Amino acid sequence: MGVIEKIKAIEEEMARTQKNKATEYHLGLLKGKLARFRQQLLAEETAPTGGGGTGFEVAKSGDARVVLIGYPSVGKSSLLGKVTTTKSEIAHYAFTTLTSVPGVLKYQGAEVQIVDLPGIIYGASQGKGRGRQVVATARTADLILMVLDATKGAHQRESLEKELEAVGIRLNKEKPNIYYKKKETGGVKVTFTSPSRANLTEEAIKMILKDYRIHNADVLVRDDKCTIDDFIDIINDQHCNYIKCLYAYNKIDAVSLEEVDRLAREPNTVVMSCEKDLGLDDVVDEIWYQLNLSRVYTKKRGVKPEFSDPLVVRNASTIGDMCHSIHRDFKEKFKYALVWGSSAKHSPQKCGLTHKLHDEDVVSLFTK
Ligand SMILES: Nc1nc2c(ncn2[C@@H]2O[C@H](COP(=O)(O)OP(=O)(O)OP(=O)(O)O)[C@@H](O)[C@H]2O)c(=O)[nH]1
Repeated sequence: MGVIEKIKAIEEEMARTQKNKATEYHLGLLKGKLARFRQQLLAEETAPTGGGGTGFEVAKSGDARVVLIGYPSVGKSSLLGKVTTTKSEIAHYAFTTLTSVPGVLKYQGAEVQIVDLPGIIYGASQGKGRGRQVVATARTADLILMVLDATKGAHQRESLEKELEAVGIRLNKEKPNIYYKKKETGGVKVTFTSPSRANLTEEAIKMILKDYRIHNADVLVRDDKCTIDDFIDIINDQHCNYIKCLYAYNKIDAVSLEEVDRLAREPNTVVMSCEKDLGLDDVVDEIWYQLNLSRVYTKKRGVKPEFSDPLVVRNASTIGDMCHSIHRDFKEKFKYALVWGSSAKHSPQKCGLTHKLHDEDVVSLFTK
């Protein structure tokens, strides 16, 4: 029997076993076995000869990608089951999700891919288990949805944040406004546009660069709030990702109203109960809002717009950007556009490539 079968057998036995005082030890034993087999599986999959995590690498599809991160049993699978067209298995014990299950969230014609990662992120920074793979996938996200259990304390959020921080994922943070360029000659030149209000000094920058064995570089600090950490992020740019994060507290049915109220007031936070179907619409709206995308409907002359199949572009995109997303050469052929919707001064408005589009605008493109 292979490891996967063994795991399956234990899972089935656990699902059959009723949870009570008498079965406590037996269940504990099963859980122990399960954990061991899973570790074995993870070790196999992370080993260089193991062929990589099957079912783990998920091809990016749709208009944007949201990655779910959270501890086991916080309700990630339940959420996925509620808001996407893919159902994932739910069980009444920890460590259900072994492989990532992509689901598609349909938002008025736009398609957002939601990836549920194995609930194993801790230890990622030490390269433990599949944490590293989890992190690699998390890096590809347009938005991280951190699912938290409202009945648990603040430590779950803090430890996940710490773990992500340790692997170079910066949540809800802009890339520090520091210009940095390595050069061949000329020594290190440091300039501040205004005196630093943080701990970043010319001395500190030079010291760090020396430690990195960088002897020639131009540095321009454009923000007086930049810290040493920010500068280190900038020189390690290829390992740093600045990703938006939405915190979703699940299981609010199991805590007091006061607690729900307190959580809901935290920044970038939504509260929900997957079990009681509470707040799920708000979660979906907030995901869409945070992704910062607009739907643009194209319309052919004399025909009604195709409302079921929008073109999805970043907010504040121009008609030029839209043309580019249709085809990279389309701009060459562009003559003018007619725009209906909130970005148009009158309907329709004749516009050029620089016109900024709004969500749900309708556009007709005319070519030369
Ligand atoms: N009280 C309550 N329980 C919930 C809620 N949502 C999910 N649960 C329960 O929490 C447990 C775990 O749910 P899952 O959706 O499997 O959690 P998960 O985060 O996907 O777990 P892993 O797959 O282990 O990572 C199940 O027993 C659910 O019934 C909720 O809103 N309220």
